[in-house]
Formats: sequence, C-alpha cells, structure tokens
Amino acid sequence: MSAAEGPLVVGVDTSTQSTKALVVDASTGRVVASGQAPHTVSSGAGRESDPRQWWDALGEALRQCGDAAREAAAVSIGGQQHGLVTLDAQGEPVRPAMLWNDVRSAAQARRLVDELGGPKAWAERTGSVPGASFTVTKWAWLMEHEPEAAAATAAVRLPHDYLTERLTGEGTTDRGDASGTGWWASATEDYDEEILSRVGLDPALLPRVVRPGEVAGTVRDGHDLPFAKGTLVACGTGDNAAAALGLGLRPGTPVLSLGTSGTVYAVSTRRPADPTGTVAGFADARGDWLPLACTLNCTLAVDRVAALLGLDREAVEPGTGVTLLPYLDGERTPALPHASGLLHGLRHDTTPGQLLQAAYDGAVHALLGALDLVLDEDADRDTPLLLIGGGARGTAWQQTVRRLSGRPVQVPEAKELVALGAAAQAAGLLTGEDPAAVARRWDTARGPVLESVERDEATMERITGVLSDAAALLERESR
Ligand SMILES: Nc1ncnc2c1ncn2[C@@H]1O[C@H](COP(=O)(O)OP(=O)(O)O)[C@@H](O)[C@H]1O
Ligand SMILES: O=C(CO)[C@@H](O)[C@H](O)COP(=O)(O)O
Repeated sequence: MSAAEGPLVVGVDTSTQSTKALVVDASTGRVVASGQAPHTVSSGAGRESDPRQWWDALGEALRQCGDAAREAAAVSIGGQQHGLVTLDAQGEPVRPAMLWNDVRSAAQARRLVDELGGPKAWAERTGSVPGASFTVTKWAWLMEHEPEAAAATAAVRLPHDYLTERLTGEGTTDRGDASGTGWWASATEDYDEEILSRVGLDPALLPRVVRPGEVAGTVRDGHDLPFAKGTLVACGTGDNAAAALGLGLRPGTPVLSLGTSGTVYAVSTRRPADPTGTVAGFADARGDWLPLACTLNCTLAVDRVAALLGLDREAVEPGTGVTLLPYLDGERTPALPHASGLLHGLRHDTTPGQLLQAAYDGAVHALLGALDLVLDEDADRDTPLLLIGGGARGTAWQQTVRRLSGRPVQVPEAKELVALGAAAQAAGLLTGEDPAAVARRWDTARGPVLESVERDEATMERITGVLSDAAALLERESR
C-alpha cells in the first residue's frame, strides 16, 4: 500500500452491535487501515450494554488498525444515539447503559408528553415528541425504578460522549446527539431547564455542548489506546448525523440506513417539529437539521426470521399476500412499544422464502412511509435514495427497497459511513473545512445507482391495512 499523502485521522463508529475504527488519509479519503470488535446487548425485558465494553472494543478495533492508528493527528468518535450512560464520581458506570432500543420507559414517555403540554408543545420545543428511545424517558424510568442508581449518578453521558471523555478527560457532547436526548431544546439550542427539573436531573451532570468545528479536547495521558498525548479530538456526534457528514449530504437527498435500527432521513435547513412524533427533529452536526424516522426492527429482526426458517438471508421468494410485521423488539415507527411480531395471510402453499420476503417488506414499509415526511416539500422525488448500513450490502434488502420505494437507489461503495463521517469531522479540525465538504472531496457517496422500478403499491397498501386492522393486538404486551 502506498504512503499516505496527508495527515492521518481516525474515525470511529461505536454502534449497537460493534465498534468500527477507520484510519483515513485526510488528503484523499483513502482508508489506510480498519478494525472492528463486537459488543454484547442484553436480551429479555431491556436492552443494555456495559459502556466499559465499548472502550475495550475501541481498543481492539484500533489494535487491528496496526501502526497507522498511532500516527493519527486527530480523532473523532460517532455512535449509537440516545443511550443513557450514568457515571459515578470516579467516572465509572453506575449500571449498564440503557440503549435506544430499550422500550421499558414507554410509560414514562407517555406521562412526560402529557405533563409538558402534549405532543405539539414537545415538538415545537425540542423538535421531537419523545418516545421510549429518548434519553429523558430512560432517566425518568431510572428515577422511578432504580432511585439508588439515579442518586449515585454524578454525570450523565451519551454513548459516544463516554468514549470521548475517557480520551480527553472532558465531558463534552454535540448538538446532533444532544438533540436526541429530549432535554435539549432545538428552539433555543440549549438544555431545557424546565424539562430537566421535571425529571429531577441537575444540569450540572450534563456535558458541555461543543460547537460544530470546535475542538472537544486533546488526548490525555494514562489510557491504553494507541494515540499520542495531545492528539486533537473532535466532538463526534450521533451515528445518523455522522453518516450524513460521511456522505457529504445536501438537503433534498434522502438516506435509508439498514442496521440494527432502520432509519430514513435528510438534511434540512428548516427546524423540524412534527407533532405526530413520526419524524424526530434532530439537529445535524453542522448547524442544519436532520429530520429522521427510526424503526427498532431492521437487520437483526429479519436475520432472526431467516434463522427461524432455517434460510440464508438472501433466500427470498416473491410474496403472494402474506404479511409479516417483524416487531420482535416492540416498535417505534409506528409507535407500538409493546408490539411483538405478527403474521397474517399464511396459506398451505406459502413457502419459507415468501415468509422471509414478507419480513423484509414489513421492515421496510414504515421507513418508506416516512420518506416523504423527512424530505422538504420542494425536494426532487427522482433523486436516488442513498442506501447505507450493514444491510445495504444485501441483495434482498436492495431489491426490497427498490420495489417498495419506486425510486432509484444508490449504494455507496464505502462501507462504514458513520466512521467515515467521524473521520471527516477529525480532518475538518486539521484543515478548518466543513466536514461535509471534506466527505464530498473524498467522494464517499460514490457507488452504483440501481434504476427505479414500478412501485409495489399493492404490498405497501396491504401492510398498511394489516397494521390498521391489527391495532389492538399490536398494542398488547405479550410478555
Ligand atoms: N452482506 C450482508 N447482507 C445483508 N445484511 C448484512 C450483510 N452484512 C451485514 N449485514 C447486516 O448488517 C447488520 C449490521 O449493520 P450495522 O450497520 O453495522 O449495524 P449497527 O450499526 O446497528 O451495529 C447485521 O445485523 C447484519 O444483518
Ligand atoms: O435510535 C436511533 C436513531 O434515533 C438509532 O439509529 C440508533 O442511533 C442506533 O443506531 P444503529 O446502531 O442501529 O446504527
């Protein structure tokens, strides 16, 4: 491999299932080295991970990068949104982090929405109507169910902030990830003291919100990662905002991400405030906005269905009227936190491959239903949909999105767009450039465009119909 042309930067994605690290040549965007190490997520009633495991996974991913990581001039860490990390006075986790896909705080979410003026007021104030994914509802759950843990908490962090702080020694976050907490007001771009007081959280426990382009800190002594003391550290951001940076996204281009979560989003210059709660009004990492809809059941749920059927994930067959809503973890879009999976239309001649295709259809349906809601009204409907995340590698996912959207679909060749976005943020610290402009210079969105096919309206309508007819069942707790 030829020598790098420019300084090296490290971009990290600490996502739900694993941590990925890339060492990137800041001049060209060439990925010089990469590494990945898995995390474990609890099963059962909640979804939790030990934050210390993220740090260990980061160390392992960087070790896989070899000497290149040691040469980095700047680093940035992006990661899964919303998770509640509670630290004691020594900076050690008080308990495992409650993750974005933990739905135990659904009752607290409903109560908070009612207590503070209803969905419209929340949307206008924070950009979003908080559901169980949002950090504020998790903190309210902790106060109610584990008051000792809440009382022992000296600092509250988001997942990527926890790692950044262990590197720099400073508690920082950014507007992108802060906007997914429910206690950051998008209207004022500041912490909302009334909301914090309502859930009994002292603002002094929260990290400083670093401005876009500002240095979060420098690498300190006394850690086991391969970075030199004094290396610049960018503030990082939530994984979706990081991928938007990594794609150099401009308003009007929609993104569909297929990972543990399914997300659909676009950059907008207008601050979102959807009172239905379907669209979360996140901030992006630059100063614009990132209206986004998210599902809890995407690649993991469909892979689980394939495993139950004993099929390879690509072994789909065209469906004939069978509907499978793969809501194995409860669901966020549509807002059905207690839902479980639901099958309708099974016949003697239904094949396993058709059932698997129905799971893909069910996973993609809600995301495509929200696609128009995240785009500004004047967006060009023929702009290709950018397909990213681990699932974007799969032919069955690509073809399902193509058929149910009726849009051209572009699959970037770059695999780790969250980590690339973080790397672009780190490069921006060195050059003073806008990270999205860095990513465009690196041509990260390059990849084949699959032409549009006729939209399969019948399947979309059938799934919408089953959802509506099964409403009572889907609201019922089954465990
Ligand atoms: N070649 C592939 N085809 C289809 N799905 C894939 C492929 N490779 C990985 N995946 C899916 O990608 C998922 C992981 O995606 P990723 O975006 O890394 O998730 P997360 O960010 O939530 O940790 C896995 O659940 C797996 O199902
Ligand atoms: O909750 C959301 C977005 O609001 C999720 O998108 C999480 O940010 C987790 O992302 P992945 O680990 O699935 O990429």
